Amino acid sequence: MNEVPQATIERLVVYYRYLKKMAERDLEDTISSKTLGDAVGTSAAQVRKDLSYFGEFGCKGVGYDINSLKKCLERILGFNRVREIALVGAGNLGRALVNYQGFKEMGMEIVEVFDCDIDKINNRVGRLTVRSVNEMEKIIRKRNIKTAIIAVPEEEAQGVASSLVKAGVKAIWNFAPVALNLPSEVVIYYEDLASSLVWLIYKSGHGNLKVNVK
Ligand SMILES: NC(=O)c1ccc[n+]([C@@H]2O[C@H](COP(=O)([O-])OP(=O)(O)OC[C@H]3O[C@@H](n4cnc5c(N)ncnc54)[C@H](O)[C@@H]3O)[C@@H](O)[C@H]2O)c1
Repeated sequence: MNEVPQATIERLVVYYRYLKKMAERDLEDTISSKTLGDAVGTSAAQVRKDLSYFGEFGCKGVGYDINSLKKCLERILGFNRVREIALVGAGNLGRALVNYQGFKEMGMEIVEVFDCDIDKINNRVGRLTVRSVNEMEKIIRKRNIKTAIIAVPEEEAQGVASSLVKAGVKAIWNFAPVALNLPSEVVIYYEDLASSLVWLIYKSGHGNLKVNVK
């Protein structure tokens, strides 16, 4: 299979959400690529191209069976099994992520929260009790957790990431604004809400600005 672009995976999630709503409404059995594209802000051709990475879907002239396509996307995206996730840093961002309910419907659940602050350890964040970062490696190894979120200050992120990898973590969603130096087999996704906002503002006001850098 060709390497699937990140943007395709992100769109599959959007298709999935829409199909889930359609399935819950239970008014139609099928959906065309045009209707699905229109509903999520992309073209019919893009929908077909995104799905083509994973095989053949739908019937010409009929469209896609809503429930079957939803089930296929669940399998492709791994929503049909629960992935346990550890979060490090029970601060403002960490607490918001733990309390966000939307991960669960996609088979992802934050099951452990770690922090180094003695005032936070043993306190609750949502339904979880914050554990000491000193116990992190042991607990992650024991629970066989492979995915983690880093929400600590930038100067702490590398140390935390190295400990996570030592404990067996293979995928890291990093919110700290710093590049991590980790073995190449570890997948890292750098999240930066500020850069998304900068992009938005740039596009809306200065999208055509040209600057000569000397
Ligand atoms: N990417 C984004 O879009 C985005 C958005 C908001 C915040 N951030 C980043 O996320 C991080 C957290 O932001 P915040 O506002 O929640 O900060 P915060 O200060 O509220 O929380 C940080 C938490 O990390 C804990 N901590 C510090 N060192 C630690 C260590 N070694 N091990 C375990 N826990 C440790 C602190 O005790 C604290 O509870 C920062 O790096 C910030 O820049 C990124």
